[in-house]
Amino acid sequence: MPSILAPSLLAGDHAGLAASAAQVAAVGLHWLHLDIMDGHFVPNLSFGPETLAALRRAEKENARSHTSPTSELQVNESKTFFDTHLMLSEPQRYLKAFAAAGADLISIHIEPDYDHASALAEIRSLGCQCGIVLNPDTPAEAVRHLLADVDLVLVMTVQPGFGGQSFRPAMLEKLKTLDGWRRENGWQWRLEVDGGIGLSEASACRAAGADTFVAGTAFFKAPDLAAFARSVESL
Ligand SMILES: O=C(CO)[C@@H](O)[C@H](O)COP(=O)(O)O
Repeated sequence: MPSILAPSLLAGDHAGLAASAAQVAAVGLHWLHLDIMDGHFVPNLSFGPETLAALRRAEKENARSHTSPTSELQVNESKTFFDTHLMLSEPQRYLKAFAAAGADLISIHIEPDYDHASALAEIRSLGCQCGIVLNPDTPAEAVRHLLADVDLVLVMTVQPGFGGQSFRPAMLEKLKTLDGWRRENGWQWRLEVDGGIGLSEASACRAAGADTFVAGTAFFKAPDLAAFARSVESL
């Protein structure tokens, strides 16, 4: 599976999120990672469905201003894949809102107590791909029963809530376990990592089975965004 870099908008400019998202698209990246926090499941707040909808509108405007007035096809082709990570205690309450706002993939955490299988099925029924997320202290076994019915598994390589933390190398074993199960069962989901990911961390995670890399700080603070993107996507 080819490597994908999904820059985390959390590390972008919060006074100009659309401009930060445009920087991602401008270097040829197709995925954008959107961290949604509720101040309860994680001790921080970020943004909500209104922000995704506004980003979609800005993206369309941007595409229109760069194409001929009649070329709706090109406008649609320029659509960024919104990789939406819900760090919420009750994600099932917000699935419709995020799907309607333009999410392409919605990932939900295994740790809170709700019906995970129903929530994943609802995400699919809303026309989105679905993902399941594990915190660093959550073992791979906790999501084993859901792995036949997901499009992505996200392994948090830091405690969620804040950007700029250090990668936890102990997560490499969890990646190997999940990748082993994926191979044994012929599953096709992507294996994503998030937290403290720079080029060397992405490379170590790739060797352990990951194929999708969320990078906030390392992407937005890179001296050359395009070079960083190329390096990660050629792993
Ligand atoms: O989900 C989260 C934080 O909760 C992440 O997506 C971070 O935003 C990644 O930021 P860096 O560690 O790359 O700075």
